[in-house]
Formats: sequence, structure tokens, C-alpha cells
Amino acid sequence: MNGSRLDDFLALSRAHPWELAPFSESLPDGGQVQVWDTGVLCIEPAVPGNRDLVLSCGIHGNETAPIELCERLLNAILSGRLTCRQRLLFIFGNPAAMNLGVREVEENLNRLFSGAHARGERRNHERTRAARLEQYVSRFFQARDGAERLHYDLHTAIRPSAYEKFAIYPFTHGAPYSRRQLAFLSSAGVDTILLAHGPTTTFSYFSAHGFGAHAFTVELGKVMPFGQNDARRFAAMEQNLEQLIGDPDWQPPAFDLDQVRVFRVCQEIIKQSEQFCFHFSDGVANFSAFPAGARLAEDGEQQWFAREPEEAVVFPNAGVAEGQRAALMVAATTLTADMLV
Ligand SMILES: O=C(O)CCC(=O)N[C@@H](CCC(=O)O)C(=O)O
Ligand SMILES: [Zn+2]
Repeated sequence: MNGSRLDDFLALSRAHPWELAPFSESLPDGGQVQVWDTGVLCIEPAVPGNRDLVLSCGIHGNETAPIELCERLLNAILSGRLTCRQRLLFIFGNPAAMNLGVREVEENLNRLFSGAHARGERRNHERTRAARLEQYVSRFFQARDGAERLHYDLHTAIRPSAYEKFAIYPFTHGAPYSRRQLAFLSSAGVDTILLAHGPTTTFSYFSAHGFGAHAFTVELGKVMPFGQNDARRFAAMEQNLEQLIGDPDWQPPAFDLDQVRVFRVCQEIIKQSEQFCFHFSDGVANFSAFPAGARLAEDGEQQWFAREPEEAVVFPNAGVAEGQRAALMVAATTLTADMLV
């Protein structure tokens, strides 16, 4: 698509970080590429398969590896190397934060979904963006019934992780977990699953709860600046997504439950004030374990201790805003056949 405005959609989006007027172009194979807004691009194949796929990245602006991965997939489609056979919505979440090389401009976008953007008096860039992204995902999924709905929200973690690639399975309200989705994630190199313990205001929970989508927050490695990611570390996910996009009949390879490591949440540590601090070093990796009784954090009068023999910490971040999650404490668990569908 030489000479088209889609030659470099990410650059176009970053040049218009707040909003971009909609436009559309045709693909040589008869498909339609519709730009809905900055960072938001929908591909409507002439004859779509039965999966409606949302791929989001850059919800946190400095998590560059997923942005680069999605850009490669988009360019493969636009160049004709990859034929898009599923309805597909690309979301490059926070171009303004990308431009600044930061996680967020004013507020964590991934805490503003399911209407949280409208709570309270605060108004800012991320709140406007969350409201619009909700509308775009609704428009995309509600365009038809009966298709399998998928949303992979791709991230990278601030710190290294003992298990480099892991996914957060949003709270299912008791519904069974999807064996096929676990197989997909496993064959994409995501061998560790963290089962959320309650509703959240994340993007993946919004799609899962609001639209019955199989939706996940997927952590693909550690945050690095643009241009410094090793694409080979993401190759399995990229290949799986190419299969999903290009082949309506593709299924992930047969899968054994032993192939995944599963964790459940034991406790959530919420920062209450500026006095909040952890009692472990800044260098600990995600999934580092603590013995029962270990003092984990304190905030004024309140203290947190490990309650179970091997409680592991995920996403510790003392720098979050007051009232936000500063860490999740998790413990190993098992998924049995009766918990799967
Ligand atoms: O490394 C970190 O501390 C954060 C990485 C990240 O952005 N994780 C997501 C997880 C969302 C979820 O719980 O589904 C986030 O914190 O938004
Ligand atoms: Zn993130």
C-alpha cells in the first residue's frame, strides 16, 4: 500500500496522539481497512472467518515489545504477506504515553475500563481514551453475533519475572476456563496463568465480562525501550497470531494441563498513602516467593504478611497512585478437568 496513509500507521497515530479523523482504504484482496481513531484500526475481510479478534498493545506507553509485534502483524497484512481472514481490531492504546516513553501520561489507562473512567470528578487524556476504547470494542464485537470473540491485551512487565511469559485470566464469575485458550497461550510460549480473584477495571476484564470474549492480559517479557526488544523472544506468540489471523480453520496443538503453571491470588496489597513501602528489595523478580509470616509491606499502621507457605509476589510497584494495587500475592494451584470447558 505504498503512498497510502497506512504506510506507517503507528507513526501517523503518534503524530496525532489525541485523535485522528476516520478514513478507510481497500486491501488488494477485497478487504477493508478502516481507521477509527488514532491507534485504532479495524480490518474487515471480504469473507470473514468465525473469530472476531481484538489485539491491543501499548495500553501502557512504554511497553514497546507488544507494540512492535502488532506493528509487524499489521504491516504483514497491509503488504499482502499475510492474508487477514478474521475480523480484526488493532488497538495501539496510548500513543501520547508512547511519545513520552512513559507508562501513563496522567493515570493508569488499565484501571479505567468498565466505566471507571467516568467515576469521580477527574478528567484527563487517559479517561477520554478509555471511554473511546470501550466504544470501539463494543462497536467491533456488536457488529455480529455468533462469532468467537477474542481479545489479547499484550503487555510487558516492569521487572523481570521468574516465569517470563504469563497471562492474567480475568475473573470468570465461576464460569469454566477455556481449554482451547490455555492451549493457544501455551503454544504461544505463555506457560503461566494467573487466575484473577474478582472483577477489575482492566481492559481484558471489560471484554471478557461485557462481551463474553475470551480475553487475557498477556505479559510477554520485560519493558524495554523501542528498538531494543529481541523479536525472537516473541516469535511463538507472533506465529500463533499469524495462524489465527490467516487461517480460519487453525487450532492450537493438542495440549496437556501439565504444560501450564497456574496461580491463584491470595491477597491484594493496596497502597493507602505516601508512607507505603515494601519490605523486600526493589530488585525482586515477579513470582519471587516468601515464607508464611514474612513481612511484605507497610503503610502507616497497616502491615502485610505472607499468609501461606509459598506466597509469591507479582507486579510489586510502590509508585502506584494511592488507592491502587501495589502488588498481588499469589500461590500455586491446579486446574482440574471439571474447571475447564
Ligand atoms: O509490571 C508491572 O508492575 C505491571 C505490568 C502490567 O501492566 N500489568 C497489567 C496487569 C493487568 C491485569 O491485572 O490484568 C497492569 O498492571 O495493568
Ligand atoms: Zn502493562
